[in-house]
Amino acid sequence: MSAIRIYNDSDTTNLLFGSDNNLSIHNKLGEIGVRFEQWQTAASIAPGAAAEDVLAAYRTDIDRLIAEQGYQSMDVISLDASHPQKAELRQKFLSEHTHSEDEVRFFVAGEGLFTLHVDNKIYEVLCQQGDLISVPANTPHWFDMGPNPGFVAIRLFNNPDGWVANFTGSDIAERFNRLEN
Ligand SMILES: CSCCC(=O)/C(O)=C/O
Ligand SMILES: [Fe+2]
Ligand code: NI
Repeated sequence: MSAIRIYNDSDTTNLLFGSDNNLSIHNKLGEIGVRFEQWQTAASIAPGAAAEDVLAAYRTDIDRLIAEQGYQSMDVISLDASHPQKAELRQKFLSEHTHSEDEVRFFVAGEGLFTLHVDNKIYEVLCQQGDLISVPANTPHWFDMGPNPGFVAIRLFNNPDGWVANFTGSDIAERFNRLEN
């Protein structure tokens, strides 16, 4: 089940709001300009699946998003707990960063924890299979796949170079929840 937890950025102990209802998550994130919705998924795709199989299974959805939003590139992250570089890959996204474009991610399988830092609040969003999340450009955030990752996500980019992150240098991510898996 997808879930949201909201805290003040200076108080990790006081939960301001929590829900595992998709409509509540959609509405809370909508208040800060974040798109969050559920899409149909193909049961045949599991963590570790090859990128070309994932892209082939979701060609229609991807083409629709490209036609709607004009994305210029895409890739697939597909990891299971046996991945030899799982610790390095986890670390790559664990510190607060921004992108100069919207961060559009479609969870084809598995789960991951996105944390957004907006207006002195922390929004922890547990994304699961079928969730599409789009975090606006320049929003500080981080992502935890957990010590034993299991997810497949399609990433869509507005620039031809793909993933480019600007790290804020803040250690705030160390004070909030990690994904346990
Ligand atoms: C869920 S896709 C991998 C994470 C990622 O691309 C990113 O930018 C996290 O902030
Ligand atoms: Fe990011
Ligand atoms: Ni709405």
